[in-house]
Amino acid sequence: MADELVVDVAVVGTGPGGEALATRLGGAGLAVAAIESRLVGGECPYYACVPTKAMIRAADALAEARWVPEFAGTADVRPDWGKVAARVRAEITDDWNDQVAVDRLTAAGVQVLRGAARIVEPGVLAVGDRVVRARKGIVLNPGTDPAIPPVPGLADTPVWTNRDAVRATAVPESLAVIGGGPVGCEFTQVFARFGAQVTLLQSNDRLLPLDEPEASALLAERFTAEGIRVRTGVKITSAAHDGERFTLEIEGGEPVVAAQVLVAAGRKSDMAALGVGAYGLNESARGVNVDEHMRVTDGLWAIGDITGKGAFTHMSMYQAAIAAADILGEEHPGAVYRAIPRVTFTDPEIGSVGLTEAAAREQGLNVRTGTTDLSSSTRGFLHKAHGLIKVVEDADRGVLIGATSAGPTGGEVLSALVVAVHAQVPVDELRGMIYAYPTFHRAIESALTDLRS
Ligand SMILES: Cc1cc2nc3c(=O)[nH]c(=O)nc-3n(C[C@H](O)[C@H](O)[C@H](O)COP(=O)(O)OP(=O)(O)OC[C@H]3O[C@@H](n4cnc5c(N)ncnc54)[C@H](O)[C@@H]3O)c2cc1C
Ligand SMILES: NC(=O)c1ccc[n+]([C@@H]2O[C@H](COP(=O)([O-])OP(=O)(O)OC[C@H]3O[C@@H](n4cnc5c(N)ncnc54)[C@H](O)[C@@H]3O)[C@@H](O)[C@H]2O)c1
Repeated sequence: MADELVVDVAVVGTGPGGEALATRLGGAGLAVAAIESRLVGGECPYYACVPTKAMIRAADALAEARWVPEFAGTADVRPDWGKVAARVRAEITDDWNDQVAVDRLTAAGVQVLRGAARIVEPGVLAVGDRVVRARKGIVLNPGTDPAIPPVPGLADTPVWTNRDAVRATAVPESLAVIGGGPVGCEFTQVFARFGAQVTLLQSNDRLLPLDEPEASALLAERFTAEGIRVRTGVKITSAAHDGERFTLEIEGGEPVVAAQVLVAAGRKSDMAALGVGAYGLNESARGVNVDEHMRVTDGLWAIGDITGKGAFTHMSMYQAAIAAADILGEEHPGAVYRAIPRVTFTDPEIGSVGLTEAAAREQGLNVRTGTTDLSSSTRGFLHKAHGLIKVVEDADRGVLIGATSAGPTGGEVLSALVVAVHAQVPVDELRGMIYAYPTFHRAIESALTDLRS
């Protein structure tokens, strides 16, 4: 007979949200099992946000030092990837060891099970030859995996995904990056700043297509100035590897030959492997639908990337807090998604919140936009910085419904705009504020002054 464990709540996958939710429920006295097939904490601390931002910190230090001749004298800068790889391994990921996270969960009273969980019937999971029964229900937080696009030959070559790139111990002399979303753009600049000749291949006609076109153009311009070859609107027709080099054939263009290929072409999920059909859900869907309390159906909650509300750690954590309150029967506000912030940590950093101009127009809103170039602000002039602030207003209500802040610390400057969109602060009120001189965020005032139909 299979080994059986009975708990109140079973958490399938411990991404940032799953870990936080299990900790909260365990701390509240529920019997909780957290089931993880890879590393407790999920993609973010081991393969995504945290190691990549450590790499970016290092690449930005190099870029900043390269300003010395412009402003301050001379500097002898010699990039050493060994320092980055050592920090990512030892300080950031503990050599891809999650024992500290497991101990944290255990200390909160949570039982951690290793293995892939599959729903066999409502409230019942199989984990290897163990059966887990969850009296109150199951929370899904399985995240996503890197998708390899269906380019003939590509899957047979030793490409990197983000999971390999964060483990790189050397910088390839040349790198082709497939995909110009946040993952592709962040890695592109890191490896280029450490000396790789990078070609960025983007199928869409612009980088970061979910952001404002002005931000895409700014980034492409910066990448090109740094010696990165940016090719947008490309179709890769085949891929091959001869044991040493990759060759990517491009429709109507020159092939790209590189020592390494990094695939950053989006994510995939597997609802069939999770067994969501046991709840009558579509197993060929990319995720599951949740209500404002993160409920999928009776006794089933979902949080994180698979809810399709934004693949960000802050979303996973936000949803975790709501699901935990719901499970504990606590009074809580439902999820509100009007002010989802997102930051791509390139230089310039691209921060945005809420709706883009195009998305707002598609909704039929009476839209006004205002834009300002950061270089026309005093701080931008002082720093010789490139960037922009763009605000999108619902003119009928007189509130901002979206904004972009691109530039040095663009993600930090964004915070004021997130408050404005979230709290629906009237634009007249924002115009009446005092913005410190000479800050980057003072450019928000100029963008507001520029609002027009
Ligand atoms: C390169 C990269 C950089 C990123 N940078 C940022 C950033 O700077 N900021 C940001 O906010 N977001 C960033 N993201 C996105 C962020 O990593 C995810 O949104 C975040 O990890 C939340 O995901 P999640 O909670 O859905 O689950 P995940 O973090 O994906 O974790 C899910 C866990 O569930 C486990 N699992 C899956 N199926 C099962 C199963 N059947 N049984 C048991 N366990 C299972 C998996 O092994 C995994 O550990 C980045 C992503 C990438 C790829
Ligand atoms: N800083 C952050 O918050 C951060 C950083 C990285 C990732 N993320 C999240 O992780 C998720 C995954 O990011 P991502 O960049 O992998 O995915 P994405 O889906 O955002 O972008 C993938 C890009 O690849 C391109 N593409 C797809 N197939 C291609 C092909 N065959 N050839 C060339 N280009 C192709 C697409 O045009 C698309 O722009 C995103 O939802 C993002 O929000 C967040």
